[in-house]
Parts: sequence; structure tokens; C-alpha cells
Amino acid sequence: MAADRLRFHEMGLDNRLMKALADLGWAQPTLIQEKAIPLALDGKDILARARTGSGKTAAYAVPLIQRILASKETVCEQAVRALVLVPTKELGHQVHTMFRQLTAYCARDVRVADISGKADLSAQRPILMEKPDVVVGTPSRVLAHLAARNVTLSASLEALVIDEADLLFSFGFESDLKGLLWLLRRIYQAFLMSATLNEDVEALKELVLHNPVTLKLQGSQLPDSSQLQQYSIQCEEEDKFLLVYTLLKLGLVRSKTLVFVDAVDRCYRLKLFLEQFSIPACVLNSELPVQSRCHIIMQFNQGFYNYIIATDEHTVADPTVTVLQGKKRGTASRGRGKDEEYGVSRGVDFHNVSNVINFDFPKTVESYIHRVGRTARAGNPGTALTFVSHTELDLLAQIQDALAGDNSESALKPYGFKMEEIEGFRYRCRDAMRSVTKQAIKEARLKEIKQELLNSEKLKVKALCEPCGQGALITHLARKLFLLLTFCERSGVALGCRRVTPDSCPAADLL
Ligand SMILES: Nc1ncnc2c1ncn2[C@@H]1O[C@H](COP(=O)(O)OP(=O)(O)OP(=O)(O)O)[C@@H](O)[C@H]1O
Repeated sequence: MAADRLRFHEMGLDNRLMKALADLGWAQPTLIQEKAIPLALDGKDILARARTGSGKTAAYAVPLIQRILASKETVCEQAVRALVLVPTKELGHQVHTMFRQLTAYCARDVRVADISGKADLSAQRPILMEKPDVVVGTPSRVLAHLAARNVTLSASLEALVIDEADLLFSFGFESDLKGLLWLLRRIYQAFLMSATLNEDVEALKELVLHNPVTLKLQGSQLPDSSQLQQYSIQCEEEDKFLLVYTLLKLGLVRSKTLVFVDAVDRCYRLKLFLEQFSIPACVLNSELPVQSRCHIIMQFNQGFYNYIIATDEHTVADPTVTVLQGKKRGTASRGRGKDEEYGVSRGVDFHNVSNVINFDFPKTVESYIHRVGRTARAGNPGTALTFVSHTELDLLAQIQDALAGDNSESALKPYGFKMEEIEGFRYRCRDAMRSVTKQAIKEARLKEIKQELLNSEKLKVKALCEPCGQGALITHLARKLFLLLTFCERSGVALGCRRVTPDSCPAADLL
């Protein structure tokens, strides 16, 4: 890093923040932090476009914490001073964790609450009544709390952050966000953080910022080829399983890997397929409760699993974002039991991911960037492999165009082996595929939901079980959707699974 780069200790930060930064092991600010923190400390509104994984969260969190610490020296009254809006619950959880880490030495002075989770409004009310200094939430959640008078913001709010601003509208938050902004007082410092600057960000800029400083860092939206290697492999649907097996088995793809598929069924199909070869993987999809999703991400980050198979359903089920080729905006409803505020390709900080595999081709350029941005983060190296069928070659060209910028070189290079070279493995894969029946997928899907519910202590509510008069676990699975899992406490064995509201049970098609 160049010697003339500004360092954290030259920014005039509170000692408690400095200690937390030291604990995180951050020797230097990233480029966006170096530029944004001094401007934010000066009170400027900021529009920051920096590529995914460049440390945008701390770029606003550090000055916010510093500002709150400074104001607490003179004003003792407790109030919500900063609001951070995020598009997904996973991101809410992650932003909250980052704030917790940065406030490790001043947690009493800077209280942070994440209300993006699925708990009832009434359960979150006491948290908001304590007036945490920083509230993190999705626009719809915050609006609902304002409507329920669980929190007031207009008098006390000093700062507003819109994180992953390019995604908020595409997650269907446009009207909530506008409603929310209308309710807020217009005098606050505002931050728009985004990996891309699209029309939605421009629209938000008009709505939210006052004479902002615009920071457009790095021309390219993904790290260059010295940090991130991007490859495409041409293969048809029937060969994808063979290909992924070969890549893993031959060690061509090593270490932590994130595999993106486009539907829940496919993530279980691939998981079961890999299990045939003793390759364990965990799954992540919108059907799992949010606590379970955060738990899985945490376990992956802690090294419990090497492979995650994640769905990137948002752009598929609800294409309100610019879709490649068609460029249409529409509103398809999402599947029953799915969480509209699910989004693991967006902004989630999976740690030390060495590889991203696009098993199913991403449907938008943004989706490609956000998926691939899960690797090569914070200066680490990474590889992205994208499977492309002959029908997707035009889409690939569109992604190449979008990533090329001024550069004449293609961002994605063809991967250096041919399908013919792995023919020898085909018979093994065929056998494994045969055992992954529809029924097996259904069962795995249900088992996973059950297991994750049981793992998640917070979801358990003790109640009397009618059939056996012993213990029962009543679990809130998703908004308006309930699953009653009945257990005999003595044996600890699941006795059955019953729907409470037959029409709305997310597992209805599995039962
Ligand atoms: N100054 C720093 N030094 C080292 N690591 C850092 C620094 N700042 C942030 N990081 C780490 O970099 C990673 C990416 O940070 P962050 O999630 O804030 O990126 P981002 O720009 O918001 O990415 P995305 O757009 O994908 O959400 C995190 O693991 C974070 O802990």
C-alpha cells in the first residue's frame, strides 16, 4: 500500500474505535474508507460507488460511531440517531455484526439494534422503546414500526444510510422507501452506498442526498484479473452435474466454494448428488427461516462447511430488475413459503470464499456481479466459474460487454478443459443422478427445514402437545406460515408434522 495513503490513526477517531479496528486486524483503511470517512466526519452527504467487497460497511459505520460518540460527550439524552436501511435480512444481520465489532469498546455508548429479522413487531417493540442509537432494518420493517408508533425518528435522526442502494428498489421497496423518506425530517446526513450506479440509485440520490460528494472508486465493478480470475465453461444442462463433480473431485476447485443455482429444488438435487460421492455441502435458500440462514452463513464462515449451494432466486422469481436481453420490469409473485427479503448473493460477507461457481447462469449483469463479488473480497484472491449453455451465449456476451468498460480484453476467459476429457466419469455420475429422485429431493427439503428449525433455539416455543401430552415445538416458519412439529420429549424422536394453516404452509407441497 502506498506510503501516502491516509491511515486510521490519522483520521482523529476515538480511542475506543481505534482499539476495535486493531482487534479486527485492519492495518489500513480500504480505498473507499480512506476517501469516505474524512468526508463523512466533515458532515458531507455521500454517494459512494465502490465495488463489492471493498469495505463499504465500515466506510459509513466508522464515521457514524465516531459522530455518536462525539455527540454523547455533550448530549446525554438517549435517541435513535442513525438509521441504516438494507435490502435483505442477511445483510441486516451482517451490518449489525459489523457495528457490534466496531463498538466492542463503547457498546454502552453506542447501542445498535437490528430489526430486519422476522420477529413480530410486538417482540421488537421493547428493543425500539430503549431508543438504540443505531437502527438497522429493511424499509418495510422500519415503516411498520413507525406506523405502530414503536419508534419515532423525525425529531432525533441525524444520519440515514441506504446500503446496497442499487438493490433496494429491485427488492420491491420503492414505495416503502418513499413513504419512509416522506415521514423523516429532511435534515440529516445521508449516505448512499452501492456497488453499481443504476437508474434506481440516481432516483434515490435526488430523493435523499443534499449536495453530495460522489465517490466513484475503481472503474471496474469487480477486482481485476490479478485478484479475481473469471472463467466460463460451455456445457449443457445434462453435463453440469458431471462437470461440478469433476471439478471438486479432481481438486480443480479447492477450498471454500459458493455454488449458485436458480431454484430451491436444484439446490437439494445438487446437494444429494454430491453426497453420493461423500462431498458434504450445505444449502441456503429462501425457504429456510432467516435465523437458520444466518446460522448457516456463520457456520460456513467458521469453517464448518467447505461448500454452500445457494439459490439466487430473487432475479428469477421476481424479475423487477433489469433482465438480460428482455430488459423488462415485471412483478411475478414469489413462491409460497419463500422469503421476499432473502438475498445471499447481495452484500453478504461470506468469509474467505476462494471460488464462486455459477452452476445456473445468472439472469442479470447485476446478479453476476453480486454473485461473483462473494469472492476476492478485501484484497483476497478468488476464482469465478460460470457454466454456460449454448442458449446462454448471448447473455454471456452481454455480461462481457458490461464488464469490459474501456478494456478490450474479455473479463471471462474460457476455462482450459474440454468436456470430452471428463467422459470417463460420466457413468458414475449417471448412477448418482438416478438415486436423486424427486421423492428424495422432497424428503431432503423437508428434513432440512425441520433440522434447521430444531437447530435454531430462538425459534422454539414450549407448549403442550395434544397427541402425547408432552412436549411440542411450535415454530414460526415464515410470515403467516406455520408448521407444527410435534415431538415426543421422552424419545426425542419426531412423531409427525402437521400443518396449522393448510393453505399457507410452506411445506404443503412436501407433506
Ligand atoms: N480496512 C479493512 N481492512 C481489512 N479488511 C477489511 C477492511 N474493511 C473491511 N474489511 C473486510 O472486508 C470485507 C468486505 O467488507 P464489506 O462487507 O463492508 O464490503 P462491501 O463493499 O459492503 O461489499 P458488498 O457490496 O458485497 O456488500 C469484510 O470481511 C470486512 O471485514
